[in-house]
Amino acid sequence: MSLKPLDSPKHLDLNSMKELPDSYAWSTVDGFPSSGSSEQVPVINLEDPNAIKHVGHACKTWGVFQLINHGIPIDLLVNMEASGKKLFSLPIQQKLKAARSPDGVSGYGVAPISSFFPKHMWSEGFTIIGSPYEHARKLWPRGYRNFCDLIEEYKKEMNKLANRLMWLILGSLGITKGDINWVGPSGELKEASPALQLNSYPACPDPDRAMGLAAHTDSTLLTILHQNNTSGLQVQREGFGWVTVKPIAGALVVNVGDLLHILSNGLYSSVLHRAIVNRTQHRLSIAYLYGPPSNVRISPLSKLTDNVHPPLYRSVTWSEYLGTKAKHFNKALSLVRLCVPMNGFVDANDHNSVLVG
Ligand SMILES: C=C1C[C@]23C[C@H]1CC[C@H]2[C@@]12CCC[C@@](C)(C(=O)O1)[C@H]2[C@@H]3C(=O)O
Ligand SMILES: O=C(O)CCC(=O)C(=O)O
Ligand SMILES: [Fe+2]
Repeated sequence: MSLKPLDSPKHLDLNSMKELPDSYAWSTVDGFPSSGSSEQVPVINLEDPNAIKHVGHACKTWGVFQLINHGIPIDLLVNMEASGKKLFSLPIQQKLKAARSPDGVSGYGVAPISSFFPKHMWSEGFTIIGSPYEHARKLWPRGYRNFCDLIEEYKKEMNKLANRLMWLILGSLGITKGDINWVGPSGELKEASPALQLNSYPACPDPDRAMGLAAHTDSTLLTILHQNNTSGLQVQREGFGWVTVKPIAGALVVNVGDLLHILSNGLYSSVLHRAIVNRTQHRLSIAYLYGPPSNVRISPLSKLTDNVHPPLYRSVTWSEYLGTKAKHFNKALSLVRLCVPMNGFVDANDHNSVLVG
């Protein structure tokens, strides 16, 4: 993604700004951060024998929940948070050495969705896909090793948790191992190629007019997010507006992404969310973006469709969908939606047309 002229390195150094430049001031039209509702996102205890029921209900009604007793060692979360903090507090010149290349996804820079908005977001990000080695070496020519080891450990633990959560979520829909064709030998969902997104939101001189990360849904099956103790994440709930996800020490936020929306034939909707900023506190979040193996075609599970409930989406691979998202952003999901006319034919507008019933 190319940097616009406004994105000079000087402007990326949010930490040194004493007032909000006009290019960072959002108006109502741009999606100005309005005040939130006092509703609460469900908190689910993974050790609860009824967790499956609660997870199903949360996915159906909210598309997001907070998870406690998830089994991720607290030390690992603390260490990740410390590493993220260390990374973003490097001098801007150093961070720019690991800048995302114009045609790449990994590396340091503005939020990948920035190009779709007329104003800049009050945040900086670091995206990791595959090995962090190349970029970490540029940030810390001598000390990259610890960072790389930590990232690998985090990905390993998050993958186990994501897998466990996926089976719980699929289980809540009545889906079992035989219904999914990307299951490995020991019953695990085959290794996806996950992404890690570290987000930093410096304290902001004019938080009421700034946007940390604009409203979006994740393209994933699910996302597992660790936020530090500063609030800022908001999710949209129909009928309630924007609801703040209150930080709970040690809890993780799990949200439904677009691919799970497709897989569940819309039974579990991906949740619209955004991050706002505040005047005094630096905020950090670490998102583990979990998807299926990149070449697997994801389509509504046949167990969830019949004559009355025809498939609402055509099949896509994760990489195809990421491409659509990168090009069309919030129109991506509707672009893979099939139109279902009364005669029972599904018109995909392309060669993927499917006959129903
Ligand atoms: C594997 C992914 C998923 C990406 C793109 C790529 C790497 C970074 C992810 C995010 C992270 C921030 C929000 C989002 C919307 C963005 O702009 O970059 C995400 C996007 C998606 O979920 O579509
Ligand atoms: O910072 C947050 O809480 C949200 C981050 C997010 O939505 C993302 O990285 O996809
Ligand atoms: Fe997100």
